[in-house]
Amino acid sequence: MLAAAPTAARPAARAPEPGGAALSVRGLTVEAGGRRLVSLPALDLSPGATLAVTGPSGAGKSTLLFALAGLIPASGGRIDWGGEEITALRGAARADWRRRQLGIIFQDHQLFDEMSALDNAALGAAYAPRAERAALRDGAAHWLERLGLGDKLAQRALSLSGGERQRVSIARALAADPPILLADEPTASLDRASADRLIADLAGLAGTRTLVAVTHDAALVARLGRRLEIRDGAPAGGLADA
Ligand SMILES: Nc1ncnc2c1ncn2[C@@H]1O[C@H](COP(=O)(O)OP(=O)(O)OP(=O)(O)O)[C@@H](O)[C@H]1O
Repeated sequence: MLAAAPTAARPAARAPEPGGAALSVRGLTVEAGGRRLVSLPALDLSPGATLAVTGPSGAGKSTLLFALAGLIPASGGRIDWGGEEITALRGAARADWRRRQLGIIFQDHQLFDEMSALDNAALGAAYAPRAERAALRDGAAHWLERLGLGDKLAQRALSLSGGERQRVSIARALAADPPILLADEPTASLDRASADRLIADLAGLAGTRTLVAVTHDAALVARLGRRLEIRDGAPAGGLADA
């Protein structure tokens, strides 16, 4: 899918550039409802690294992912992305950091059914400064094209297949060209063939973005560089090569 030829009217494929942001986690704990949900003593990733977070249902994988995204507050410890301590950011500063640095692929896609594929993928433009909106929309169209949805930009999300909706959510995560990509079970709603194409796309981002993906999919785990297994909220063993 990455090799899909762009048409003359659409943005040309950009050559991937080395990139990504380093991750450093120290003494992270996340608590809710009187329970400790996550306890991660240390985790380090270099820029452009790819990591699979695996483990049984209810282990705390999504909670960890959302903490890394700054969407769930840490109860203790610190998370640094690209040398910036995101656990020290509050409110608007944290939202601004997310907008500039992070793309998130949610398990349930989080699309608006009545909006087109392009409007969904370019949703971030609604929150971006006026000067950045056109570039963000171009980025959304570029990724939809590259993910094989170039002929469905105007189609309402309601009428897209599960795999197509997943790809719209990926285009949205990548539209602003963020150095960090976080994905929660990105292949869960796809058939095997679509999942394999998506895995090739995600693996193709290695070196250009730092990717952390929560997944049960052994084929995805095998294509990412490292693996962290979580059990009962804590790492079971260290960071392994996938
Ligand atoms: N806000 C919350 N308050 C209390 N408990 C929570 C909260 N959020 C999550 N949990 C609990 O934390 C545990 C870990 O949930 P989480 O969704 O992170 O697991 P997971 O490993 O991603 O599971 P799955 O693979 O099934 O998606 C679960 O027992 C869940 O019920």
